[in-house]
Amino acid sequence: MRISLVQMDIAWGDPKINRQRAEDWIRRAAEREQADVVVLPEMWNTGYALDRLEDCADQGELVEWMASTAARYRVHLVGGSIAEKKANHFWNTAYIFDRDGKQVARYSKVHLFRLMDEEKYLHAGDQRVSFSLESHRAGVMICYDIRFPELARSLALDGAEILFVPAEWPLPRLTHWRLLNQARAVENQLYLVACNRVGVGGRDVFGGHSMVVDPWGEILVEGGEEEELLTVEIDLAEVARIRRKIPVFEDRMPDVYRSLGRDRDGNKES
Ligand SMILES: NC(=O)CCC(=O)C(=O)O
Repeated sequence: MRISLVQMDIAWGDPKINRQRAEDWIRRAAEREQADVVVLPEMWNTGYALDRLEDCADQGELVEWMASTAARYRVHLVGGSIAEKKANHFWNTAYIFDRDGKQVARYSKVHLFRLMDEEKYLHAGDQRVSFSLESHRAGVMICYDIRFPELARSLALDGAEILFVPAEWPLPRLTHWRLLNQARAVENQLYLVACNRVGVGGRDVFGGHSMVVDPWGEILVEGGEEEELLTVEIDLAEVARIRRKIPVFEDRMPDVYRSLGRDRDGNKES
């Protein structure tokens, strides 16, 4: 499976420009890189122009555009996430389409990131989402979600062999970004495909370093801090091989973990 990550810059609150940029990258990924799967970053339509969402959040048009673009270029499109307005609220939502342009998943970010004011403007999702990708199971998380090992683990327990992570992760926390992506891949023995943006948005400089990590924790490809398209071929048979070698999923002790949050005498900690 060939995967292309679109490590793009994002124009502040300007979905029209961003859509044109995204289309150029998707075309390149499909035609030049022969990608099977193309991945965009988080909130790629607007960036973090949260105080302008009333004017620029998507109301369905971009979802249709992503569907037709996936079909036109015959790629699976992990359409990063977009800022959208639905049911009178704003959401940070990932959409995924197959090669026919059929929507196969929709995931609204569960963990909102206070340091970038998300909780002031956005509604949080309350469900994890996995989907099928060419006879494999995949999951999706958005940026800050990677700090929550429980979410990645529950997706792995749902059968995910590959996790997609669209992001807008700032440069000052690059060390966390690299560590967390590798940790989620190693502990769950799956491929982690993390697509970050670059450039400046509001007060933040975004770090790039998009990457694909294999189930052994090796970084197969990693971007720099400029715009670029990263393409890599992955072999999903590796997941089963690594899981046979170190059978983490067979060795789990869920009964022990359930008692977390209790003190030594078994009383619930406040
Ligand atoms: N867009 C985000 O969720 C950013 C998360 C982040 O920067 C972090 O440190 O976590």
